Amino acid sequence: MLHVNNITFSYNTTPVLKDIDFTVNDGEYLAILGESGSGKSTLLKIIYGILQLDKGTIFWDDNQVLGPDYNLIPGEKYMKYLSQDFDLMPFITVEENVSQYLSVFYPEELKARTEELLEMVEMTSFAKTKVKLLSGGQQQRVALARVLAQEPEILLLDEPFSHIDNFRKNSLRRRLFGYLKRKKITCIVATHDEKEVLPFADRILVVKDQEILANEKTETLYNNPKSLYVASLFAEANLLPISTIKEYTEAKKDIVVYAHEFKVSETSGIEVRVINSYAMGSYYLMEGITEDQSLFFTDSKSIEVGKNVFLNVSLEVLNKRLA
Ligand SMILES: Nc1ncnc2c1ncn2[C@@H]1O[C@H](COP(=O)(O)OP(=O)(O)OP(=O)(O)O)[C@@H](O)[C@H]1O
Repeated sequence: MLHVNNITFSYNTTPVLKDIDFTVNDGEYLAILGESGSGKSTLLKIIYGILQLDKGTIFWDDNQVLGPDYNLIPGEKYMKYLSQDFDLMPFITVEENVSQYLSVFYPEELKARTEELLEMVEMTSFAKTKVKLLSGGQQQRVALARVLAQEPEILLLDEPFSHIDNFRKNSLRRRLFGYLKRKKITCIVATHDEKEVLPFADRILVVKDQEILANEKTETLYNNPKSLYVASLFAEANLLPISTIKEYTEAKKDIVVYAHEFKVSETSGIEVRVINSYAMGSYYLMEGITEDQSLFFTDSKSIEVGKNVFLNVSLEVLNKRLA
């Protein structure tokens, strides 16, 4: 189990992270979400032990992670970190990069394991290619295989699919997160992409303004985001003021409504005039304005710009948010 105990860190005088406190269970996948600059990468680097804490401690079971002041060579044996710059050996082949940390005393095992990992990241056909000849996305896939070859107990990934095309991303995510669960590897991923969080992460940590804004099970946080900031990390969302919803419910606070939770009606509800319509593939995202705010909603059909329609929120959604 990972224990991050009340840590504070600053690069210069102002803290980037303040009094951060959480745990990660064995085999759990924790996603770190937050806007750009909120400190996600910094938090991973601290956990890996390459930045020196101002305050607090970090433990993996009984092992304390000591920072660079105490550890000349950063990194712990049981932990691997995949940063945004992949740390590959450019002049040797893909399979040599992946097998570099495997034992040469068991050549059969080394071969089988290298093949398994290359298959997992869909790079088998590039096994004999020198890394310097690969694209950014291909290099990122090799880097993933390389950190996994080292059989970490805990894996820290910083935007692991940032260079990978959509065509591959979905299958790669399923393979990777399936593999980590099967092998019971604890994993912490810093990301902007809800698609690698919602279907796979056990828990989400949201960081904002140096602090933890939320630390909850994925489904709980998605279903009941306490703020527009949190909801917007998952999907297009709106903050409906009490003044707008008090006709429908006994609400005592503004509530967050995802754009897809509005139902469009021709006759009653919150009246909006459509000012923008965006084709999103399987649905349309529309922006409408009331007298005093703009609201995003979706529908299976495009609604003409300039047209007035009415938006409704189901009681189920209202009750969920007001709970
Ligand atoms: N080496 C550094 N020296 C000084 N300040 C830094 C350094 N690295 C990051 N920062 C600052 O620390 C804050 C957090 O940066 P960090 O890279 O951890 O954010 P992030 O949430 O990972 O962002 P992104 O999503 O854009 O990768 C930012 O304000 C950034 O400017």
